[in-house]
Amino acid sequence: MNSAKIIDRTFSIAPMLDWTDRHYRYFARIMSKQALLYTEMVTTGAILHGKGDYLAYNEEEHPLALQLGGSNSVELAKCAKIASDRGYDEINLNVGCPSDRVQNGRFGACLMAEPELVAECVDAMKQVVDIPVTVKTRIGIDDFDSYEFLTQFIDIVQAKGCTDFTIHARKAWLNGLSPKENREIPPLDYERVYLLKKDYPHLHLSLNGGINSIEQMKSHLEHVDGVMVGREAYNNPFILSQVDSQLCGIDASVMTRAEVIEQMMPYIERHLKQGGRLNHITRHIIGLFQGLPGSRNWRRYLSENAHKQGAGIEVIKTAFSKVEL
Ligand SMILES: Cc1cc2nc3c(=O)[nH]c(=O)nc-3n(C[C@H](O)[C@H](O)[C@H](O)COP(=O)(O)O)c2cc1C
Repeated sequence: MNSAKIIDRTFSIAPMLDWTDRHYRYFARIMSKQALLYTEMVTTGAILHGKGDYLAYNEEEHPLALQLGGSNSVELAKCAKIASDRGYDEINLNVGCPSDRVQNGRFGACLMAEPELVAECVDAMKQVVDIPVTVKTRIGIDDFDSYEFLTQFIDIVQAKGCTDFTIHARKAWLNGLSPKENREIPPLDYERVYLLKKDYPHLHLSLNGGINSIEQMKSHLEHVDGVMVGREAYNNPFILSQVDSQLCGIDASVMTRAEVIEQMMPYIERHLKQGGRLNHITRHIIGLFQGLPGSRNWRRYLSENAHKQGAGIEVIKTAFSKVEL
């Protein structure tokens, strides 16, 4: 079921292809009850014509937003309805991904140049669901990187009732840079997102890009409504254990890493019993001890053993015993 309570949008974990799958999301949820979790981008084609179930998730993951990739309003509306019926709490449209594959399908960041089409898509989805329909975008694309270009995009899309935007505070170069380079090379311009919030105080704006500490999150939250964190939440996941108390004002005690592992165990056992491989989960928890002296032993033991045929829960126990806390 869609969560009845209002979603806390102070902190979210970014959609990341191949990274924020349901195993990672389950793991993240153990450390933060408040974080809004995003799926990896799922294309309308995969949902409507694919063979697998691309919308499967664990109930514990709520609040959970589905990120859709597409630009056909009829197909997007169909997918939004399916997702809402499956209990997702939000639908997010990807207007930020610069990969070639995505551009060929005419969706992702290249849609920034077609704000009317984005507005039509948002409108079509909003017509068929009661949950929020939101947009994740960038501050610009290619040579269209003026503040006016960004505000024109926002104006046209908000006119169709979109009130929540996440802005990755760097533009995308659609030709010449790989998706990875497009997350690193174009410079971050936080001031532009702050200005957007000043000019559009009625919108809920989340800032994304390059955030890697709780202190930075707090500082951004003085200017915008929310922060979305991607790579740091994945590579150094234990940072999530501070989110509820430090950012969301929840009086929660911070759990230990040992407790996180303990809470993951029944989930991993269930996964193995259902025929799943251990490394499908361990790949996501490998950063848990990031920054601690024992981190290398943990990583190494998991990488060398979790992929082996028949690897079971004891691999995690042994890896943990090798960590010096
Ligand atoms: C491995 C990986 C996959 C990503 N996949 C998506 C995606 O599916 N949809 C999307 O909107 N952004 C995607 N992104 C971009 C992130 O959502 C985010 O905007 C970007 O990493 C900047 O945030 P960060 O500096 O906190 O990582 C991806 C990023 C990474 C590292």
